[in-house]
Amino acid sequence: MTDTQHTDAGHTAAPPSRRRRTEPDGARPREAAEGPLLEVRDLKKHFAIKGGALRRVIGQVKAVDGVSLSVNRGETVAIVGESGCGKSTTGRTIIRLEEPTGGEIIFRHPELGPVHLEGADSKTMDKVRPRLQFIFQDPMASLDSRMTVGRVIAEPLVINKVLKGQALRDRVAELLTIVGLRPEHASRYPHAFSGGQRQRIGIARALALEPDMIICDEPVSALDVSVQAQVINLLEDLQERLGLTYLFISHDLSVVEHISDRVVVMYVGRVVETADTKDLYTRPLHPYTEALLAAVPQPDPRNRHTSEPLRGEVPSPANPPSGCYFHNRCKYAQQKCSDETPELREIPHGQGGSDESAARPRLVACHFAETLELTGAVVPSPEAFRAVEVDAAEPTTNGEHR
Ligand SMILES: Nc1ncnc2c1ncn2[C@@H]1O[C@H](COP(=O)(O)OP(=O)(O)OP(=O)(O)O)[C@@H](O)[C@H]1O
Repeated sequence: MTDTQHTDAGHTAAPPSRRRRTEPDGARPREAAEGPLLEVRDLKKHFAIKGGALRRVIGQVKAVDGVSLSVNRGETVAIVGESGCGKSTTGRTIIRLEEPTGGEIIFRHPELGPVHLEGADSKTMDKVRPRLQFIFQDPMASLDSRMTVGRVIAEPLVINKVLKGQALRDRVAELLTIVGLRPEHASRYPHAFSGGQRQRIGIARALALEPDMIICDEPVSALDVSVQAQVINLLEDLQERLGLTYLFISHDLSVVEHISDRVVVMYVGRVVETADTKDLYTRPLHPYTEALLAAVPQPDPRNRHTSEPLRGEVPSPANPPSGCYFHNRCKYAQQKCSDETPELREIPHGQGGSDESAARPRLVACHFAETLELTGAVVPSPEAFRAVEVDAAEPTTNGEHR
């Protein structure tokens, strides 16, 4: 299958404007010559369920079950879906924090060329990790509270023997400035910072080795709305300045709309829809995407979605329903949906793709994608929530606001 920054300016950030980073044909000139920066083919991560006195394997949690996606250099691809759909496991498996059960992960390393991460030994992974970094949801959990911020940021540079002495201290000061903090913050401890500032520290650490790509796993989910917008602006600014590529994992479709070029929708370990962001939001082709869009909060009642909210819960990937995994929550379901598993297939041009993106395939796994007339969503800009944001502006421990 093919699919595939601004520092703080005050209490409220300007609405992030998504820029188109790809050519109309869907690929940058360099991309056409060398292929995407990251390509994932039929990725699987199954966890064994053990039971009984002998702890025998009695089942499998198919957390990721055949995911394919690609990310071009300089673009942002988002993975969305409810909690438990396999988003984090996909990201963690790509970077080998989890061992893949099957499939291919190809990362185009600047010196090594295309590297198959699924079979890479630890020496190869040591060369890949500086180029392919990870940002976690909870910055505090991923930062050692006993280390000063300077040491937290310097650690990757020390471990990889890149810099020492004054050059190391200078680089840490530079990284702090890049993420909108001050060089003197290096001597403080993470607990002295607000949530948004701690996420900036996590970003500075991820940038230390000058990566090509960052996998961002729910990087703003734990933050207040106003701080979310600031961190998103920072990520976009860094992307522009440093030529970064992001795989952005989020359950929040209002955040994703502002940052991503392309969206991959996951449900119970599988991809159910992939499309350019604008196409996906204006005309979803999968009922699950429509339901996720219906849940986007709307400050203006005139824009409220007419669809019913999503009912029920995400089924367990240890025991998914027959046929289409979404059929028992889908208001359009027919007999075929419980009998047959829909393949992820390309929708011909003109049936769900805007003219601008006509050359980039839209993929959907729904038997009735061509006949359903689904409703998109108007995603409010952060400014629409300005009143809420001002209330939520986040103080630091020393009483400052960022
Ligand atoms: N180590 C593990 N052992 C067994 N099951 C696991 C393990 N890690 C994840 N899972 C299961 O895999 C499924 C996917 O989890 P995952 O965390 O990837 O989903 P997610 O979409 O990222 O949701 P969330 O945002 O809540 O993390 C869930 O059913 C989860 O319980």
